[in-house]
Amino acid sequence: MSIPATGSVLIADVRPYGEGDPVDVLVVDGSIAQIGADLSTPDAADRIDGGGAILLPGFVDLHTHLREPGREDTETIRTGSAAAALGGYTAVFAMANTDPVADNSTITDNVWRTGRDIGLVDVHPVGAVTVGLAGKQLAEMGMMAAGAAGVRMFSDDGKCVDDPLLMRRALEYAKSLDVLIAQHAEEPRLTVGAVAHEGPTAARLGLTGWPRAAEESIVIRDALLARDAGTRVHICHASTEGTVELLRWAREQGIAISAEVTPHHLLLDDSRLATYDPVNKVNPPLRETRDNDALRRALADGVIDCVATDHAPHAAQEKACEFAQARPGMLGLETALPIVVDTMVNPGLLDWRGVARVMSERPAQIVGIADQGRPIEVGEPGSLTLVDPDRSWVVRPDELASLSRNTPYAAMTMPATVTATVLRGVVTARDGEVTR
Ligand SMILES: NC(=O)N[C@@H](CC(=O)O)C(=O)O
Ligand SMILES: [Zn+2]
Ligand SMILES: [Zn+2]
Repeated sequence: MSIPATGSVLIADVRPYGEGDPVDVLVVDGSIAQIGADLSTPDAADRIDGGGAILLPGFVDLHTHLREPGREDTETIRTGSAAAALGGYTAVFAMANTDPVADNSTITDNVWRTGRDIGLVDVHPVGAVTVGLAGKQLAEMGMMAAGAAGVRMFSDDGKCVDDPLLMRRALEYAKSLDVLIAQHAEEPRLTVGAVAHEGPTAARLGLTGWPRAAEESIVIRDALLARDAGTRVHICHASTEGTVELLRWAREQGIAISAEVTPHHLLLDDSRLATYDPVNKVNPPLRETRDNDALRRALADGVIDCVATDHAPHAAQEKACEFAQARPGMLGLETALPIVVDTMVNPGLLDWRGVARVMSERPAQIVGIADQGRPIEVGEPGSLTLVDPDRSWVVRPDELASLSRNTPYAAMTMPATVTATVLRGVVTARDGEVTR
């Protein structure tokens, strides 16, 4: 195993967590060496002029689809890494629903090595819980955890581990390995043929509904299974008001349940479906305003731990068809931060410390990676993100680094910009371009 690249950079004129007067932050050989006024740039160190930008710990995405191996026409580890670096991410967790499925250490180690060689972001492969995502037989989680990638998170995302006995066994196995199971909470018997949130909009548009109970029944079931197994469980893409209430109850019981929310479930609702544009089709579906409101409040008060993108690239032909036939999923990496600013920071629900918590610190803690989501202090890793909170930009799908174009935000104005990303002292993105 070779050591990941480290570098040295002086990041001048930035405000850590958006607090206090601007300072300079010097990163030497991958770690923060000095924080102070008017530091000089050492020889061989890169330099970034922050221009008063906000400095945050590099973002960690617990939920990314990179499509390699198998669908390199829609995203590769390289293009997905570029999208991540441009979005301010220094680590991403690449879901296992590739082709072939990442259910063995040959694949998970390959994904990890490919990501490391590209060097734009730490690519942590997620291992499948069941062989082939088929929901019948547990995958060799121990082998994947013991491999070069050191897999720490397992998920059948895209599919729910719906058999309660198998989920129970998976949680017990995960406990002995000290790894995390992330559940795509969707009771499949309640979503047969479903393409949109079950409610007045789907009824009016003639679309088959995906009821809130399909998510909530699995959330509460898995909370109880985690309780009995004495272990933890993570809920992917929480999307309903009821899920928030169940998470709150489970936490009160002392159950070790964590949850993420996507930027699109914070911002968008099912009124967008009126055009029948499949760009708005996603799993779980866009829901109603009251769900958006409940998810925002839950993220602010910590009942939902973190933001995860569920970046899900799809080819044009998989979206240029009838709504019911289109693939579910939307891009997320390059637009996540500005949507969190729009839905959480600007309305006063989160300050920049809170943004660091939900986009970096909590996700790193949930999955247990020690070198990400750290405080901006001397001796800590130099994996950092610069944000200009006042520089707006317009989303042009053709200008995104992702290989796919399925963003629901085309032509929308984003209120803030990630201006640079630094991974262990190596500048990975700067002014909208990746550096390698
Ligand atoms: N979110 C989606 O709508 N799609 C994801 C799978 C998933 O996250 O369930 C995908 O892989 O395309
Ligand atoms: Zn999912
Ligand atoms: Zn997903």
